Amino acid sequence: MAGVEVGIKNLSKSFGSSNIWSDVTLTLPAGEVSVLLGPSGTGKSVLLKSIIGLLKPEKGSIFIHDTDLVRCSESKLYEIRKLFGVLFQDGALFGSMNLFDNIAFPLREHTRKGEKEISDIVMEKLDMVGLSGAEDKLPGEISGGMKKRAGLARALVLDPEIILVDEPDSGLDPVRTAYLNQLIVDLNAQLDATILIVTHHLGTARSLPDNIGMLFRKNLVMFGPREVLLTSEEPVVQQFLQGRRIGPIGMSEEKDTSQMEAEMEELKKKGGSAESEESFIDPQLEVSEGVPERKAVQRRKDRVMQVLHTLPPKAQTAILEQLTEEDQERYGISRDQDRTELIEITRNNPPEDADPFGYQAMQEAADNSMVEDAPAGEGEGEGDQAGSGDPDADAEARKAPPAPPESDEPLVGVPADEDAGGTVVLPQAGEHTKSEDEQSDEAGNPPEQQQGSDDQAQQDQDQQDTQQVHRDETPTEQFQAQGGAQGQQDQGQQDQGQQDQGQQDQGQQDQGQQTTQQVATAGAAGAAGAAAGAAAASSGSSDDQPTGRHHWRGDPEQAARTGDQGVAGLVPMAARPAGQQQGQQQGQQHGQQQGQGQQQGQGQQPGQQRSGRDSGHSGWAQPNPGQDAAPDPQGEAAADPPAEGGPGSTEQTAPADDGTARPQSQDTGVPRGREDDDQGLMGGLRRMFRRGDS
Ligand SMILES: Nc1ncnc2c1ncn2[C@@H]1O[C@H](COP(=O)(O)OP(=O)(O)OP(=O)(O)O)[C@@H](O)[C@H]1O
Repeated sequence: MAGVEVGIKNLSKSFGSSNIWSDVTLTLPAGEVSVLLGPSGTGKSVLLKSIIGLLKPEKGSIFIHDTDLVRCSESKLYEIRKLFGVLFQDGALFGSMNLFDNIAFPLREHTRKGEKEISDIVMEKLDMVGLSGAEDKLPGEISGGMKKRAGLARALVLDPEIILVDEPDSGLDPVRTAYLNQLIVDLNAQLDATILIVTHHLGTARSLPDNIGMLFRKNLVMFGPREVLLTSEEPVVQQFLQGRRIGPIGMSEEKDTSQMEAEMEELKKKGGSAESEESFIDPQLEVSEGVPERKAVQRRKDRVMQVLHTLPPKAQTAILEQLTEEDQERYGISRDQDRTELIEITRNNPPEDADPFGYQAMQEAADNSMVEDAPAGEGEGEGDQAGSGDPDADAEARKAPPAPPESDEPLVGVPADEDAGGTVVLPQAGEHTKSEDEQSDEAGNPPEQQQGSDDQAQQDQDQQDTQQVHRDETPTEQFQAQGGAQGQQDQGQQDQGQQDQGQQDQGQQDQGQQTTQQVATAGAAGAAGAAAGAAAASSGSSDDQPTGRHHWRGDPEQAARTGDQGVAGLVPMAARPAGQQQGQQQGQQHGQQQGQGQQQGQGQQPGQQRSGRDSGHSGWAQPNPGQDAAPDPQGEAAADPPAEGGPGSTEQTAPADDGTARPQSQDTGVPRGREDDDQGLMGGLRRMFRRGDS
């Protein structure tokens, strides 16, 4: 098992007339840990729910494998949901069930596994999260930290490839938070799952993720490698990371510009500076002893080094400073090397594959699909070199090196914006209140009314097919055109058919009891969104959309002014064409590190270059989760206080359908959750997902 990439493009979500966010574009790189920050109410949870298909954005795409969740059929959505594990804020445990039954719930609901197998899986997951021995306890009998870990165990029970975690640290003390973060890192190492965490916790944001994003004023202001956000000079980012009062974020989510300017002015008068605290980068959490190394680490380094030249100078420096000697050798550079010299070397050695994760290809596919649906003549941009309809011309266009400026190549999830240059474009402050009517707009319609007409369903399917074709063709053609049959689309290596997990239910545990209504309606969202998706698709190219993101890319004009060209992307030495490895001497510190010649296209083919990285993907092991797990026995489980108030427990056991007996519940005198409430939640959950085949 390995994580899968999640590609989000131009996503917009409103409830009635209340816009939550617009034009959100990012890629969660496969198998990496990403964190989403943002002031309260900016729609982080809404984004999580959209990613799993619980909420339907009215515009944009969410690609997983080759499927656009916004437009796909309901049955496809159900299938894709099997890839997910979700831990919601409160763990969303059923109060009337002990931990064993809570964790077993998805397996019983969504698979046809026997009780013996279920028991084995549950015990394994309990062990992974350090809760062995707590299986008989009711949620009311355990601490907040244990609840989070039980929720995590339930999120893991169907072996998800994508794990979404909403505020894992809310309500936890710093020590428990540290344990939970360590657990997430260790799980990432063991599962190689793609993980997205929503958090307000600065320690978590600084130490846990590979990538960080931030929502503010209805837009994604940033998303990319952790070093970029952690060294950002963007006021809203600095304010958030430093937990300051002064800055764009106000008590009611955001301040208006005049108030913010007045505050800054006041601060300056007092001799202070809003940027008074130096940004710093905490070391990233490493896996616990005995846990296999995170495969994401090397993949991320390779990816980040390839886009290094597009990052702001501070982030470049931070990344270069973190390189080990081994890394320097791998990328053919020296830390002590004069930076200007390094830039000179690398400028002439642009990345062979400027789209290492096929993100640009994905965007093109989505755009092309929209163009095809648009009336003739619409959406044909000048830059649309590939996709002309002439296969030969298209192959040539894809073969051609990226047109200057090279730095226009998108980063992880940061599309190039022709107008933004290297500047920060923050969205304007604005109200986004929501009336009850607007809310019921989203949640009030029974599923059958949201199904849409047959025509809409057909349109939905057609769109899906079109996109499928593009997704299938574009990256493959691109890689082959670049010189090798070895080039493979990363996502293509994931085999959905291998899933033997039944249907995932964690996504349904939607903020506890309050969400039953939401859950019940969200199940119909697949078809309901078809019309919206079709409308979005036919509205023309997404290039028309206003953007409000901060783009980290080299600005050639600024570079000309400052003389700082940025550091061009670096591919691992071993993966470079022989001509580059043996090229001109650059007098580097390490004798074996030959300079990077300027010749392109000699020796090793680009397709072969990819294979170096691809091997990282294709070689994703499928470790036996738990086998190498090393949850700290002195960790939360040990530290959590024992359940109190329990007079002699009368454990009941019931024979399972395969004859094994397992504990069903425990009467400890602690009030258990109301079964009525649980029934309501379960009803919603069952409507949401169908029983799986396995
Ligand atoms: N189902 C819904 N119907 C209508 N409005 C909703 C719904 N779900 C969320 N909202 C609104 O969307 C906005 C964003 O909510 P969300 O919970 O995503 O914020 P958040 O950034 O996660 O906040 P916090 O950090 O406080 O958890 C809020 O104004 C909320 O009221």
